[in-house]
This record gives sequence, C-alpha cells and structure tokens, in this order.
Amino acid sequence: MESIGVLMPSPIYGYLEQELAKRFKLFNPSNISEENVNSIRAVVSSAKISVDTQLIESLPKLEIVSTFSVGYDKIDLAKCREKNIRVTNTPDVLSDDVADTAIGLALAVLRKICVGDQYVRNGHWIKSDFPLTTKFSGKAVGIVGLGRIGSAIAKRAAAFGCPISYHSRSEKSESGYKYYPNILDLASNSEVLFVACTLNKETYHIVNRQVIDALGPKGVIINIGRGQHIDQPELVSALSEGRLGGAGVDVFENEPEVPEQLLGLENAVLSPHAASDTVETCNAMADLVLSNLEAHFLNKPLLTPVV
Ligand SMILES: O=CC(=O)O
Repeated sequence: MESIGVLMPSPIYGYLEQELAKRFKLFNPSNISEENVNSIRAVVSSAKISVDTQLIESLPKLEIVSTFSVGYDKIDLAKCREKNIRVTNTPDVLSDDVADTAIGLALAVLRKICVGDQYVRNGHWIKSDFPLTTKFSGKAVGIVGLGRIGSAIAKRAAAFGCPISYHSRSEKSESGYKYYPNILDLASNSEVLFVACTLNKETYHIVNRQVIDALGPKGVIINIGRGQHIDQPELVSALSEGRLGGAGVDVFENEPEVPEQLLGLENAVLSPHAASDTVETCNAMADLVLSNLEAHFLNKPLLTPVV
C-alpha cells in the first residue's frame, strides 16, 4: 500500500502519523503538489479538520475519508455520498473516556473542585474554611442523546444513585430510563443535563434560552458534544446572571476561542475539547483509522462506516 497517497490536512496525533507514514505515502499541505494530487486516495481528518466541498473537489481520486473522531459534523457527507466516497469514524473506543470526562465535569462544577484547588493554592484556606458545595450523588440526570456516549454517561450516573431520563429522536425502551420526547420537559425534570448527541441540523442550538431557563438557577449543563449544540451567548449570560447554576464545558462554538466572559465565571468549568484525549484512547482511535483504511484498500468491509 506504500504507493497509495493519504492526505492529513493538518497534524493530528504523532502515533497515527508515524503509522500512516509506514504504510502509505503520507502527504500534508506542505508536500502536496499538482503532480502528486492524483495519487491521493484517502484523507485522514479529525474533529478539528474540515473536509468540505472545496477539499473534496480538489482531490479527484479521493475514495475514503477516515476521521480520527466519533463526530463527523466537519465532513460534507452529502458531497461524499454524491461522489461515492466512503467515510469512517472512531466510535466505541472513546466512549469510556468521554463519559468519564462528563462525570468529572459534573463533579467539578457541583463540588467546586477547581475553585477549591485555587482556594488552597492562593492561601485562602488558612484564613477561612471553604464554603459548602452541592451534592452530585442522587441528582436527577437528564441526557440529551442516548447513543453510545450518552449510555456510558447514564451507566456511570446510575452508579452515583442518580435517576436517569433522556431525550433523543426516538424512545429506547430497552434502556429502562425515562424518555422525554421534548427536550424542554427533560430540562424541567433534570438537575444536571448532559449533552451527548450528534451534531446535525436538528440538534444545532438544541440547548437554547428556553432549555436553560427550564433547568433554572440550580441546574447544571455538561457539554461533551459539540459547542454548536448550545447557544453559547445564552449560556454565558445565564451563568453570569445566575439563571443557570453551573456548566462544565469541553466544547465551544468557535474553538479554540472561548468567550472572555466565561473565563471569569467561577460556576463554569472549562476543558479544551479533550474528553477523549488519553494516550490509551488516542492509540485505539489511531488503530481504528488505520484498520479502516487498510480494509478499504484490501476491498474488505469497513470496520466503522458512516457512509
Ligand atoms: O470530539 C471528538 C470526537 O468527535 O471524537
């Protein structure tokens, strides 16, 4: 497969790059030219790399886009379908880490773990005790999107004694959790709302002002999905006005830009879109990207096809 050209539009992960370079002819924007563009048959992308019409059209021999991410919202799927370009992602292998991060953010927000850390480091503890925080165990948990990641969050939250409800396109009665066909009803009946659905036209800004207000001043939102799931200016104003109790945010609308106002809010815990970023999981994601590419070029079934 050494003669097959694979384009990585920007750096993703060292191990993945090394392994791709061993197996394929690896290109990046600095070594791609008009002569070799026709040898490129695959693009390796990520949650941060856009595979838009322009990129797809510029690669006439493109056969497959393999993204190092579970989300594929940055890939123009319609264009890929139109041109018979296959698309793969990396589901399952990252669900545990993302769910762990979601629970970690909920604990950090409610138990003020980051604020407490600063309290100790800045010497305030010597002067006075840290104010009481809020319990997570037993809180009513709402999950938006009961897919692989949402289910992994539910399993963990259930172990904390939290009653679980969810909203998704369709009811998953086998889950045994309470289903709300309307996200507003879910928010009204939840104390901690986890956003874990796929980003698409229907879920863009699924958490809007009404949903935030339904959660209320004691409510907490945890977003490990995509920044675009939440109307970010509404989130920031609700947090700063105390209309929402807190938020744990791993993803932002215009990453890596983060609204200045959010940086100053103690009731928000911020994370740099890193929910799946452990060595173990990134290696497993890289292996899945490689296996999908190898399967494609050996005419075998793709392991995790999207298109
Ligand atoms: O955001 C990360 C992913 O989609 O895997």
